[in-house]
Amino acid sequence: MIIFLNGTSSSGKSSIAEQLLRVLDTPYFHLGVDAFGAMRAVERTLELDGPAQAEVLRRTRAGFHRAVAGMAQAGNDVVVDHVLSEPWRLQDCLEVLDGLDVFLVGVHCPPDELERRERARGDRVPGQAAAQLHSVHQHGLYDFEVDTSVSSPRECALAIKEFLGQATGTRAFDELRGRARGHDPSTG
Ligand SMILES: Nc1ncnc2c1ncn2[C@@H]1O[C@H](COP(=O)(O)OP(=O)(O)OP(=O)(O)O)[C@@H](O)[C@H]1O
Repeated sequence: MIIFLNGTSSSGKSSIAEQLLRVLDTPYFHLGVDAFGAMRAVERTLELDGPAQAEVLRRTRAGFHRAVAGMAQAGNDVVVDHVLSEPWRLQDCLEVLDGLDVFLVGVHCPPDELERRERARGDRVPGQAAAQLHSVHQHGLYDFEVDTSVSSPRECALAIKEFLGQATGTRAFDELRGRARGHDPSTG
């Protein structure tokens, strides 16, 4: 099982992932895109010119998607924490995670609260998260959605757990993959 949290920076994905690992009944792993970026050599990356840096970042994300697939294919349950801010990231996940059970969760937070959190964190540029809102949720389809401006991370985690236990039918990932390939998955 892959519980895939998608939301802007500061929307509350990591906080929910942390709570999910506490409330879920089996030992899930939390794999976050930020943690993968943090594994890279910072100084060697900064020495590169713009296009070379962009390529390193793209490869980091592509590698992250394949690491998630590898963990799940080995039988591990995973909570993914990602920012689908470019169309290729979702398309790549749809391909790489084909055959795996993905439960896609939209993590929402309104712009004013995002900006308040960015100011409180101090290491973010205020307004950057809100600027991602459109692109991150552009595909417009989820298995479940939470609003972190009205629910605590624990409440969101408990709601996800409850809905996951009841969810049946076609997953958003299968529907989105079908759309990308130009056919309806419910008709095979
Ligand atoms: N449900 C919530 N209610 C209030 N504050 C929250 C909530 N969830 C997270 N926060 C606060 O918002 C900030 C960002 O949270 P978190 O690191 O979980 O977000 P994120 O989406 O993983 O961010 P990033 O992608 O930038 O790492 C933290 O200061 C956290 O305490």
